[in-house]
Amino acid sequence: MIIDRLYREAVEKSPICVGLDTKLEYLPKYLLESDKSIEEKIFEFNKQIIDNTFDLVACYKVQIAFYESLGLEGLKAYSRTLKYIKEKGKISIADIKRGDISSTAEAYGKAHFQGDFEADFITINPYMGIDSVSPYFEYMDNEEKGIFMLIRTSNKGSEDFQELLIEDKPVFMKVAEKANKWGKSFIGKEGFSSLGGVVGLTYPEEFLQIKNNNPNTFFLIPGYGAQGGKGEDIKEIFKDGICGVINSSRGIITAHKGKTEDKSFVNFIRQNTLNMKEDIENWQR
Ligand SMILES: O=C(O)c1cc(=O)[nH]c(=O)n1[C@@H]1O[C@H](COP(=O)(O)O)[C@@H](O)[C@H]1O
Repeated sequence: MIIDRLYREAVEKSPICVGLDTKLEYLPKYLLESDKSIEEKIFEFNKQIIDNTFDLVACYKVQIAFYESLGLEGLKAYSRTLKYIKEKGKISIADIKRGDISSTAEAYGKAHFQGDFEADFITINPYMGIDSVSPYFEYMDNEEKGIFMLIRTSNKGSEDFQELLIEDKPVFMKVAEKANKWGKSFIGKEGFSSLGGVVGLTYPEEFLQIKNNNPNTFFLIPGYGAQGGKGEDIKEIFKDGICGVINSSRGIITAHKGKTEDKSFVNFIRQNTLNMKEDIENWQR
């Protein structure tokens, strides 16, 4: 099962998920000012990052908005990036945060679990309820795919709705209960479900509460680095072992900014990945 593969990658390499939230302004000048097309430039930047980090990390998360914002060339680079991740034997998470229902969700499944934009995992917003989540189950049963549904997001505005109380419990705990329940049919050999949850590292105490109630949920954990999350914040959460992958996007892919504009940019990216690995490992023990 895909979740078993992700878990093993996290244990064997590190629980790092590199976020390929690629913007043109992140490209070093040698690439940005070359006569390549936008598609080529964006893909080349991602490829260099993947080639120089794949031995250190569990997976890559590709946030589709950055590619959509560059139009069709951006989407071609998105598609090629997903294919390249697969070619390298690595796992991809398509951060698409889809939230529609029934036949539309079925179309999203087709769009992102097969064809040009095929990924191993996608992110889902479950606000519309079970019919915004269940259309993906057939891919989890049959095609070795998985989803991460938003439970407690890393941003400040997550307090607006996710903290509201229902029957004395915050909404995010109610959503976590659903993730636990809906995920029961997809539990792999390692004890984790292919229906995972997104919980930000920026609220470590609440994360611990969620984790203790969801023993089979594997987490996608954003918020490290640029949003202030640190290795220390994972200490209690990973106390009994790895139960998720920690994403860093800007913290890794902009490591070279202000330092170099040539091909050596990847050295800075690799170094920041190594620093993050060390920071997490220090608190894992
Ligand atoms: O689903 C996500 O990945 C996500 C959920 C969340 O609660 N917070 C969050 O920041 N993200 C994503 O994680 C990435 C964080 O990027 P950095 O802050 O640059 O590391 C972005 O792609 C966000 O869209």
